[in-house]
Formats: sequence, C-alpha cells, structure tokens
Amino acid sequence: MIRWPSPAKLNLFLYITGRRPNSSYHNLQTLFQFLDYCDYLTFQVREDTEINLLTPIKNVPDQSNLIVIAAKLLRLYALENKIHTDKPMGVDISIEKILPMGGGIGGASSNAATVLVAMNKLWDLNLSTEQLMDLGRKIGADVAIFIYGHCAFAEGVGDQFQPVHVAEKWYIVARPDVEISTAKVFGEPDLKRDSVTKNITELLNSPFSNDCEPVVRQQYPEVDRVIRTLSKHSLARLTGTGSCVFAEFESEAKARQVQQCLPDDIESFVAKGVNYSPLLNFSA
Ligand SMILES: C[C@](O)(CO)[C@H](O)COP(=O)(O)OP(=O)(O)OC[C@H]1O[C@@H](n2ccc(N)nc2=O)[C@H](O)[C@@H]1O
Ligand SMILES: Nc1ncnc2c1ncn2[C@@H]1O[C@H](COP(=O)(O)OP(=O)(O)OP(=O)(O)O)[C@@H](O)[C@H]1O
Repeated sequence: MIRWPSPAKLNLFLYITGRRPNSSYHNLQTLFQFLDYCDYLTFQVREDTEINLLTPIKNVPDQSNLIVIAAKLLRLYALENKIHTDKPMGVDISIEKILPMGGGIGGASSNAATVLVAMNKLWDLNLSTEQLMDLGRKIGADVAIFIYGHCAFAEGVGDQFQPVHVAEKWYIVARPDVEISTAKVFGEPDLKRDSVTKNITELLNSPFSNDCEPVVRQQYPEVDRVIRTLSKHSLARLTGTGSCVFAEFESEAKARQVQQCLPDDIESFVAKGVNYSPLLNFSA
C-alpha cells in the first residue's frame, strides 16, 4: 500500500505585521521551507461512506483530529458541489506519527493537507490545487502551504504564497519538552506584532528572525535553554510559535556531529530542508 508523506515545515523567518481587522488572526510575513522528515499516511478506500481513523492519536479525540476533519470536509464539499465520482467516499486511514506534536513544525496541518491531496485522487474528485488550498484554509492557516508544496514567502495569515528557492541546508530540530498552543502565543499581550511590512528581497537579504521568539523564550525557560545550547554551534531559532528550535548546518555530517554533543535530555532529529514537498511526487 502507498505510504503518503506528510512532511514538517520550518518558518525560516516569521514577522507579525499586525492584527487583522475583525478577526482573531494576525498578518504575517514568513518564509516556509519543508523538511524531508515526515509522518506517513495510508488510505484504504471503502465501498461505503464511513470515514475511520484506524490509528487514533493519543490525547487527540478523532472528532478533533485534523485527519478526520479534512476527510469529512472534502466529502461534504464534493457532495454540496455535486462533484462527479463513482466512489461512495468512505476510507480507512492509518498514520505513522513521527513528527513531534505542538512543536511548530505543522504536523497536524500537514496531515490535513496530505488527506486532502490523497483523497482528491483516490476518490476521483479532480479538484484543482487552488480548490484544495481553499478547503485547507478552512481547517487552519498552515494547511495551504503543505498543499502548495513549494518553498514560499507567505503573507496574509500565512496562506498567500510567492514561490522562492533558498539554500537546502541541514537542520538539527530540537523539541524542548513543552507543548505550546499557537492561539496562546498569538494572544500574548507582550507579543511583538508591529513589524514593518517589507518586500521579499529586503527580507531575504536581512538576518532572519522570529517575532514569537522573545515571548516564548521568556515564558518557556526550556525553550530558552535549548536555543542557548544550540546557538553555541550555529544560528538557532524558533519555528512558528514553537516549541521546536532549529539550527542550520552545511552538511548532514556536521549536523549529526553536533547532535551527538547535545545533552541527553534534549530530544532532536536531523533533517534536510527541501524546496519541494515530498508530497508533490505523489499528487501528480
Ligand atoms: C504560526 C504558524 O505556525 C506559522 O506558520 C501558523 O501561522 C499557525 O498556523 P495554524 O497552526 O494552522 O494556526 P490556526 O489553527 O489557523 O490558528 C490557531 C490560532 O492562532 C492564531 N493565529 C494563527 C495564524 C495567524 N496568522 N494569526 C493568528 O493570530 C489565531 O488565534 C488562531 O485561532
Ligand atoms: N493529526 C494530528 N496530528 C497531531 N496533532 C493533531 C492532529 N489533529 C489535531 N491535533 C491537535 O493539534 C495540536 C497541534 O498540532 P501540531 O502538532 O500540528 O502542532 P504545531 O506543529 O505546533 O502546529 P502549527 O505549527 O501548525 O501551529 C496537537 O497538540 C493536537 O492536540
């Protein structure tokens, strides 16, 4: 059976340029790159209309799991818009969960994107990438980038893209032992949310940073400690709203060598930054 990849992402930089009017969301300018480090999903199309997750994720009830939410949303969209298919639109889904959760590397959003892309194909719906991205936006701000599938400069809530090519470095991604709520970070009174909007060329040619980092380091000493530890070896930054921290290296060997030297209680993985999502190979 095909194992569909569901990769992680990094926010190589992330600037918050203001609150959006009449919304709980903020406007961002961020640079997304994918990692060749993935969860894997398998799908067995059913002869009925049931949507089942055969491998529930601990502490995530199925009805709030973005895997199930995405499959149901896609079926509803197809029914409401009378998209022709001979499939009854049922499926048994399994996931091998590899990506750390609540780490700012987008696991849940990526899972949702993989479901939309895979089921579009397996249910013979023939929706366009744009249609799938619009559906993804209803699930969460980060879903669209995983459907788009190309390293991108993003604006809006982080879902309006310009493709870019950046160096494909190697990263140590360390996961401090805290799960951080995205909504909580964006709700912090002290969050820097007044970065000046700049053009892409200027941003790509300035040192990269993340506006969430000061507030997160202050509130989660474990994150601060991991950034300080990794910074001894290379530039280290928060991704998204955390808690994961990444440090970049020119080679896998160098990244693995530094990883060996990290204290035992810092969990980490090594992965390559890639400009194309591993999912793209499966969606054609
Ligand atoms: C921080 C990032 O990871 C950067 O890639 C994303 O913007 C977060 O994307 P996500 O996890 O898909 O977030 P969502 O599930 O859409 O939003 C969770 C909550 O975070 C806040 N939120 C999110 C994205 C954004 N641009 N502004 C926000 O203020 C909102 O309060 C929202 O209710
Ligand atoms: N398929 C899923 N996989 C993991 N978590 C899920 C899933 N569906 C829902 N969730 C819930 O969403 C929360 C955040 O998930 P995720 O691991 O994507 O965090 P994140 O990487 O910080 O996300 P982001 O960077 O998009 O904010 C989890 O703690 C969990 O409660």
